[in-house]
Amino acid sequence: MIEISNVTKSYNGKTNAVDNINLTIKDGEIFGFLGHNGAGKTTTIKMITGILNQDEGTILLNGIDIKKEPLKAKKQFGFVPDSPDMFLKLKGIEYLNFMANIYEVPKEIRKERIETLSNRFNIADALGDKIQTYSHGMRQKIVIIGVLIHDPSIWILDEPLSGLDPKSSFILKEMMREHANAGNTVFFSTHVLEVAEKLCDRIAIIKKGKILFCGSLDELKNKIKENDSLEKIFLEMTENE
Ligand SMILES: Nc1ncnc2c1ncn2[C@@H]1O[C@H](COP(=O)(O)OP(=O)(O)OP(=O)(O)O)[C@@H](O)[C@H]1O
Repeated sequence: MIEISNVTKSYNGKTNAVDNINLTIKDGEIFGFLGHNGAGKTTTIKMITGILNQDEGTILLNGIDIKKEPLKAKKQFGFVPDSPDMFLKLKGIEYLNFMANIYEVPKEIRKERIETLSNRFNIADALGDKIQTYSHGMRQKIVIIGVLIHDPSIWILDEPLSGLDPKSSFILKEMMREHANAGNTVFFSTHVLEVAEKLCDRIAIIKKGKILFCGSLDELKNKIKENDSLEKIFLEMTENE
């Protein structure tokens, strides 16, 4: 579970990039975080993951305060950032072992997870190659596998489907659903409205740092008395505010 209470962040001390937001992402749900460029999605995700400190408010991950107990809180989640261009000099397998070492995943368990995940994402044959030789989609996949290697209960993904081929995108969506159905939390940001429409149990729409809406798609549709696509609703909601 992720609990965000009265969280505010300003970069310049004048305007708030995130403005007093409240969100609870429950166990067992896939939660989509939607907003236009500059709306405040990445800033929010950076605060949830402890990369940035909020100015005000609290963020709890499975009940643990990310600001007060960062190490303990960081063990609760796996974070897939929007740019997968990291550790390029390492071979895929070296990166995965590095991640497994950080999270102290026992040897037998990591071997099994690496095999299962790399086969599922069809990247097993490339694990001996350096990440710098990988395509964008392959880099995305290796980062996802690295994040999942310690089997975190909370998944946080920033624009996770961009760059993935349709098959890998399908597999990741399937894994997100399985993870949520097993009673875990999946939180991801997206611009791809159709993805949110198909995948999410609930969504939040953020604009200029404020939450415009939080709830299920049915609630959204009822609320604005529209039965059209989420894209239309989304555009209307963001334009009318
Ligand atoms: N490091 C920074 N320094 C100053 N301002 C920033 C910084 N990062 C973001 N901002 C500003 O904070 C606001 C929210 O940006 P943020 O990156 O959180 O939005 P976003 O919804 O993730 O957008 P995108 O979809 O483009 O990634 C924007 O006005 C942005 O210009």
